[in-house]
Amino acid sequence: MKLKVGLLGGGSWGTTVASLTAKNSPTIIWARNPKTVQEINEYHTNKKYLPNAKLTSSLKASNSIKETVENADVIVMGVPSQSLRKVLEEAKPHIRPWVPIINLAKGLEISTKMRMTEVIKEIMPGHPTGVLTGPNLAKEIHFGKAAAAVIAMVDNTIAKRLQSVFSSGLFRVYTNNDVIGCELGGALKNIYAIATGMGDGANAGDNTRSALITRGLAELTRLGIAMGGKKSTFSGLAGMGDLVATCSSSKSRNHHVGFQIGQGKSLEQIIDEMNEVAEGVKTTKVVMELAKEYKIDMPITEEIYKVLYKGNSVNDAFKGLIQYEVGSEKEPG
Ligand SMILES: NC(=O)C1=CN([C@@H]2O[C@H](COP(=O)(O)OP(=O)(O)OC[C@H]3O[C@@H](n4cnc5c(N)ncnc54)[C@H](O)[C@@H]3O)[C@@H](O)[C@H]2O)C=CC1
Ligand SMILES: O=C(CO)COP(=O)(O)O
Repeated sequence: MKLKVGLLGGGSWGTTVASLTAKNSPTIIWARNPKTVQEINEYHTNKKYLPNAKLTSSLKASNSIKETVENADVIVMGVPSQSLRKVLEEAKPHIRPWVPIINLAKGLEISTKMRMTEVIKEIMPGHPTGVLTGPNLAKEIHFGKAAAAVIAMVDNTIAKRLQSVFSSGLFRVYTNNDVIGCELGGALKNIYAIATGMGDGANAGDNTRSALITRGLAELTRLGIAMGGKKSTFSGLAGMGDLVATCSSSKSRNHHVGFQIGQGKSLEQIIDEMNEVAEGVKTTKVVMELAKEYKIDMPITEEIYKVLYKGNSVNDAFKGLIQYEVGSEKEPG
């Protein structure tokens, strides 16, 4: 039996994932903009977010949350982190009991510091929840480039069943039961993508980028483990894999934000000029609070926070980082 998919969110990643699942399963995508819905149904494109991409022709779009979720066997949340709660609350009355709910967003809720599957569990107790994550830049996947991802759920039987819904020849989906680690890997790497973007924008060099990625991995692993993630997850696709892809790609929106800051633009101006989300800007704020709460040293996050929110320059951040005492590789700093 083919599972029916209802996906909420018509941006670049939501549309990409819906186009992938439509190859395997009947899929409806909900977008709030009626023009997007019409464009997907009539022309099989979503040019605002995915210029030049052709979507799977069987993908159906809807303006109605009810129509999208009422018959779905799996719900996929494709809206940014700060909107997930509101959209899921709207969908809740129409979702059938026990249907799994899978998150695509890579961020933390700013008002509660919760991971997305925690938010889902709070709104929809009893539903199996999970996350699809990994090094998956939407714009590459659409043009038929191979990629690997992870579906993380506590229940391995459900994860295995969903593996075949999301997988296609060039999109290889592995399972993992460490939901906390996978979700934190995806959210935290965006901070370091801003950091490497800043370095690249300021022409700091390849060695600096590599140092930021490696020390970033150490930093996110420290917090991730303290919050309940498994060490091995952070060296897998959801951790190091996504960190490397995002930190070294000009296709990443978070890297783009950092790059523009490195070139001297203000955050306000950059955000104003973007029509897509860069989750790392808000995640940095939440992670600063979590670092204090869990008493974890996170020097890179702290310097990025000061640039984004305290008026520090990229040069201040660089100076701040090199002033840290260099100890053993296993220690902070
Ligand atoms: N684009 C990518 O390559 C990838 C993105 N992600 C994650 O997926 C999540 C979604 O990102 P994208 O689709 O890329 O973002 P996007 O910026 O391309 O699109 C976001 C979409 O959500 C919609 N939206 C925002 N708030 C809404 C609300 N309150 N109600 C209804 N719709 C709302 C917007 O209208 C837009 O269609 C983010 O958390 C991102 O980190 C994850 C993997 C890859
Ligand atoms: O998560 C992503 C790739 O795995 C997308 O990163 P950006 O949101 O920075 O574009």
